[in-house]
Amino acid sequence: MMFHAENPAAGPLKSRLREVRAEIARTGTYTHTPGELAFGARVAWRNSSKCIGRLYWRSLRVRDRRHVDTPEGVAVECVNHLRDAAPGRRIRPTITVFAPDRPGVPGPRIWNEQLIRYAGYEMDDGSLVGDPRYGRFTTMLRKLGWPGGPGTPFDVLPLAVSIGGGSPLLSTIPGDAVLEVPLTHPVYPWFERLGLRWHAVPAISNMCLEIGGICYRAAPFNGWYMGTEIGARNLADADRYDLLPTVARAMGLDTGTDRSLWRDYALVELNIAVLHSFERAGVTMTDHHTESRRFLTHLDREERAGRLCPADWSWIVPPISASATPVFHRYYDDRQLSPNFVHHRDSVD
Ligand code: HEM
Ligand SMILES: N=C(Nc1cccc(CNC[C@@H]2CCCN2)c1)c1cccs1
Repeated sequence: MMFHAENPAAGPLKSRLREVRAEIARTGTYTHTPGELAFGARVAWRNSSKCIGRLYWRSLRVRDRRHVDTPEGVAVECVNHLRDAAPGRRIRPTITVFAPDRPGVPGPRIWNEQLIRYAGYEMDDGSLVGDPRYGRFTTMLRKLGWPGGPGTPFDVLPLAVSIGGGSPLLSTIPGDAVLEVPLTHPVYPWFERLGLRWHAVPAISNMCLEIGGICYRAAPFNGWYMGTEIGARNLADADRYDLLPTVARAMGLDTGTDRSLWRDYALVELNIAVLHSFERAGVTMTDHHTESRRFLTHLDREERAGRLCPADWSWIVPPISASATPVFHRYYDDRQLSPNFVHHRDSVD
């Protein structure tokens, strides 16, 4: 009797395949068992070639919510996801899987890119308060009736959920479900006065979990942050919070010439502040040196297990101090494996 090589618990393969083929012939699709769904989600993470954090792929917690069939129910389960993923200050990699589309029965759609994102308020004078990446999304939500938050640069956006066509349900995430860290610097007292903060749980909600040809379009998943994502991209990119000139000026650097490397000094101090603040708050976060080492450990383990570990150098190598991390100094094989997490066909990034 043939058992699936990687997943002995799955039972005999031939009879399962016969069952699946019969279900597809009958209904045009098929339904994963809870075991297939959990293993498929873990292997999809293991196959995510842009992810540096895959060492712990076996520990992914899977919340099977395929029975939830109202937008209100989906919004409630997204909030429950955030509570489950960070019951305290420790963050646990978790995925919640909602129903896929079935012939004639569309599954839920989460319109947010991540469960927690900050609004970008486009003001009448052309300026923007908050995260510019979500300016258009925020304007769309306000046209759909969202009253907007207090108007700070860090107002958490509501969840937007729909099933089938039509406008989405907008649902505010309760504040006690949003773990946030105020940002301070270990040496510069003026840093706190910038009034910066960031949320602790990155939860991607706009990717499709593809397992055996089934696309779970609403399957939010979280890990924890690597500090550079906040310190080198979200707060530093010119088309995000664009804080390098602000930090450099406060440090008294010469921002008049690139050759003073003022951007580089500001980047490092911003990243030091992020790591220091999460450490002080006791909230899970990793640094890019530790995470690079862990990834190469993962790569080695996968090779020993006789598996190919796909990786995309341009995403694996951190956005600062690239060649100071071990992942920089080698090549990778970026083969597309399945199961995997993919961007929807119709969404353009
Ligand atoms: C546990 C801690 C984790 C860390 C530190 C981590 C770190 C990262 C980082 C830094 C990126 C690049 C993001 C960017 O540059 O915008 C990334 C990408 C990615 N991660 Fe992980 N990750 C973790 C867990 C997970 C989990 C649990 C999943 C899914 C179950 C996952 C799936 C992915 C995917 C699919 C991408 C590529 C996203 C895209 O193509 O846009 N990661 N990860
Ligand atoms: N630490 C994380 N970061 C992460 C992972 C995947 C995707 C993203 C968001 N990527 C899109 C941004 C926006 C432009 C370039 N990066 C962040 C995780 C998010 C969910 C699980 S781990």
